[in-house]
Amino acid sequence: MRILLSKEDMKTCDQNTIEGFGVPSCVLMERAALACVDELYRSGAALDRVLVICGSGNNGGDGFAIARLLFLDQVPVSIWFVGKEQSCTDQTRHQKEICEKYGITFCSNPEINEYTVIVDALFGIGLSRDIEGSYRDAIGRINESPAFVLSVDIPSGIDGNTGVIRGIAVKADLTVTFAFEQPGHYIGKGRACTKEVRVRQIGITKESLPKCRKSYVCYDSMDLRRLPERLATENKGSCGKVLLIAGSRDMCGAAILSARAAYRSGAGYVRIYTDEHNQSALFQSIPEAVVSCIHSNWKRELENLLAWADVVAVGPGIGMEAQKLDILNYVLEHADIPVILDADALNLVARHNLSLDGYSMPVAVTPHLGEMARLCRSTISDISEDLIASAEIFAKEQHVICVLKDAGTVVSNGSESYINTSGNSGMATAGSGDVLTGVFAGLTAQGMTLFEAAKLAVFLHGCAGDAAAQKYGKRSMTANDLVEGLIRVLADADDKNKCK
Ligand SMILES: NC(=O)C1=CN([C@@H]2O[C@H](COP(=O)(O)OP(=O)(O)OC[C@H]3O[C@@H](n4cnc5c(N)ncnc54)[C@H](O)[C@@H]3O)[C@@H](O)[C@H]2O)[C@@H](O)CC1
Ligand SMILES: Nc1ncnc2c1ncn2[C@@H]1O[C@H](COP(=O)(O)OP(=O)(O)O)[C@@H](O)[C@H]1O
Ligand SMILES: [K+]
Repeated sequence: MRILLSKEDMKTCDQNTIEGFGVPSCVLMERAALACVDELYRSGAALDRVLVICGSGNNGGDGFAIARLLFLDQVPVSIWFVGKEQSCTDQTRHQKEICEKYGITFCSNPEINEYTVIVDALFGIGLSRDIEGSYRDAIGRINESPAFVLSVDIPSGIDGNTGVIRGIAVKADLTVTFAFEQPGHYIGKGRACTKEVRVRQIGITKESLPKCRKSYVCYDSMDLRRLPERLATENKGSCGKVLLIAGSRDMCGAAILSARAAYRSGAGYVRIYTDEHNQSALFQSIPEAVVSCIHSNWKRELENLLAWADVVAVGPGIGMEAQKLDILNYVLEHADIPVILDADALNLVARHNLSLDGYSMPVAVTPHLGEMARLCRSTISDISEDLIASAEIFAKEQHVICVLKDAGTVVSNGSESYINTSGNSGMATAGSGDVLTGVFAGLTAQGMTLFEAAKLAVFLHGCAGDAAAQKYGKRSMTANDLVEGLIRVLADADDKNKCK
């Protein structure tokens, strides 16, 4: 697990290192520059002609130091200072003067296409408003250039807290950040602009973390150790029972994908409660699943099913008809097991203004941005302005776990937020969300709390997507390939976790 910091907390962390540990800020800057140069060499980019573009803040200071290090390594390098002399921080002015004294070339209107590498050191965590004027022009030119672009700390123009583009932003090939990542590297538009992140240590340790900070975490492959333990003595009853209320007359695929994913995540039993029309299709495509059909005495049926299950997931492909609303209301009012609401269950909640607050069992919602906008009576563009705040506020107000699905998914319990780093654009394919619901339910059935299961399911789902992309390619992979990816990722993890 890694900690991510807001830009304000990162600033405090820098300051605590400088003041509390006595590490001079020029030492931090030098180490930041050394790390960027090292990553540039490792990237394999052609260093025929390098242009370092500097702003007036300390991000620009890092840039001047990078230019000097490259110059001293005999790399052909020029500097384009786009900042304002009078706005320079003391450190940045000092770094600039060193470059001038070494005689490094400064240019004011470079022919951008002549460079093979551009280092973007315009703005880092100090970006505080929309980008205009000469800065806007410079970023526009960077984005038109065929050069390899390395962004220092964060692509200039991306807000470190929200991943929102402030007017315009650099599209980096590689981003080198220091000590801790920020949410903006992974969520919103920041994810695509950042592309690949390298986190380098420059002497800032956890001891410098602000005591009261916003709480953001992300997972990496080590976190697959959080998978529920599977003892040698386990039986199908002890591995968890998933009740999946999914599918409708014209929509059976969602139920199949969710059920497959729940089984492949390790659940002992998966029972699908669905419309009668789906029965034969479900038996054929997923023989392991137990199928119960919705009849006129559905209340009695549901009562028994809820008594049997360890978790219930409602929504994939259920449609919006009146009976489904009744079933949803019945689940909310009678379930005493964790409840996961997805897809049409969320649309029913939104359409009928149902409250999720006040129930004794834990409830989770897994909306994509469109569903979230409906739930919050808002718009996708408003939600996208601050994904973390949207998820946190909804989770807090409704007392639920909110899994706000996007390229960079956010999971929040109202006070702590998880930012997902795994996954890829190949997952933008119909049915991906149904697979996530299955994984989430599967992990919950095996005994994880809803919040822990949500975080791990989202991470695992992204890893499954990465495995599928490796085999089939991002363009061609389908939701079913995610289930295959899941098998590979879990087999690997079980092997490492020494699962009996
Ligand atoms: N504190 C330290 O010693 C360290 C700082 N480091 C670097 O310093 C960066 C942070 O430096 P700063 O806090 O100086 O911030 P930045 O360098 O990100 O920029 C802040 C400056 O840009 C101006 N500005 C903000 N938004 C603007 C906009 N839209 N248009 C025009 N001007 C705008 C601000 O008024 C301020 O002058 C980090 O991102 C990192 O690259 C690293 O060297 C590591 C150590
Ligand atoms: N570009 C992307 N990068 C990473 N993950 C993605 C991307 N696009 C979609 N996803 C993931 O795929 C899933 C899509 O869910 P959803 O929109 O509910 O699909 P569906 O309704 O078709 O099942 C979410 O978990 C989302 O996070
Ligand atoms: K930058």
